[in-house]
Amino acid sequence: MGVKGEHLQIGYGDHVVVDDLDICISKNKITSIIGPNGSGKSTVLKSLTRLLRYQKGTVSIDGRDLRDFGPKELARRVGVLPQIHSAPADFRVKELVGYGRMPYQGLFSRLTPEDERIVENALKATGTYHLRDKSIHEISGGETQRVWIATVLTQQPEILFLDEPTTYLDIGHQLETMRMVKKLNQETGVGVVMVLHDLSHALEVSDHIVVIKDGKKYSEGPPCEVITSKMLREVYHVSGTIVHIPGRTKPVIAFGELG
Ligand SMILES: Nc1ncnc2c1ncn2[C@@H]1O[C@H](COP(=O)(O)OP(=O)(O)OP(=O)(O)O)[C@@H](O)[C@H]1O
Repeated sequence: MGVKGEHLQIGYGDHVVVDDLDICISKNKITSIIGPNGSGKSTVLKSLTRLLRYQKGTVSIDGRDLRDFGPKELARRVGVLPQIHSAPADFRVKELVGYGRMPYQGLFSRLTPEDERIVENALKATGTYHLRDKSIHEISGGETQRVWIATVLTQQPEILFLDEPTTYLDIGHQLETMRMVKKLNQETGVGVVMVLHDLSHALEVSDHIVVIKDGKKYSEGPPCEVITSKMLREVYHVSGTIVHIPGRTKPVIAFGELG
């Protein structure tokens, strides 16, 4: 399975933000979308998940137009974690995570024992099982982010779409979230598409990177081919060197000194 967007033109009203974009996303892989502020990353993610209507072009899953999917079927195939999310104050963690089962339920039906098992597995996979009886407002920012990822996981989607999953997290929780995403991808085979700002994270966890600049695709490919000094200069207007450190499998980015 894959998501393919062909010659997309996406925008808000008459304002075209992304033009003529071609993007191909594969199942089982981690794809990161990177680019400067306002370049159109979230807009692309929203159109790939039908949160935003595209003006021209097609988005298809397994060759089938996204517009042909009913909401429940779409929710079973793609799970979306938007940049901003909120839950009512009186929700307990396990209730929120249980909501991920909605695409599989009838009107007014309760969680089945099988649903409960899936919720429990999602809580365990995201390291939030011990928080299950806490109110969603009693837990930290990093824990909240993991709980939201658990909620999306209970949908058992084929592809997870995460918009800046490490925003507001300290470095420890950022790395923990990235590690968890990688582990989920490796252990469950779920495909992941993430908008990321941190290029080091993108370099470290992605199989494939798409660079967006001014609403157009600048480049795409394996991390080491895409994250280069030239790209940093042309897309982000910063100087940086890609450094290989003995003992590390992936290189790191050394940005120019601030002065
Ligand atoms: N709801 C909206 N209505 C109108 N214009 C919008 C809306 N959301 C975003 N835009 C505009 O679309 C452009 C791309 O925004 P988008 O959020 O996709 O960028 P981004 O690359 O994700 O940025 P960031 O890194 O800052 O989150 C920006 O110029 C933004 O102002």
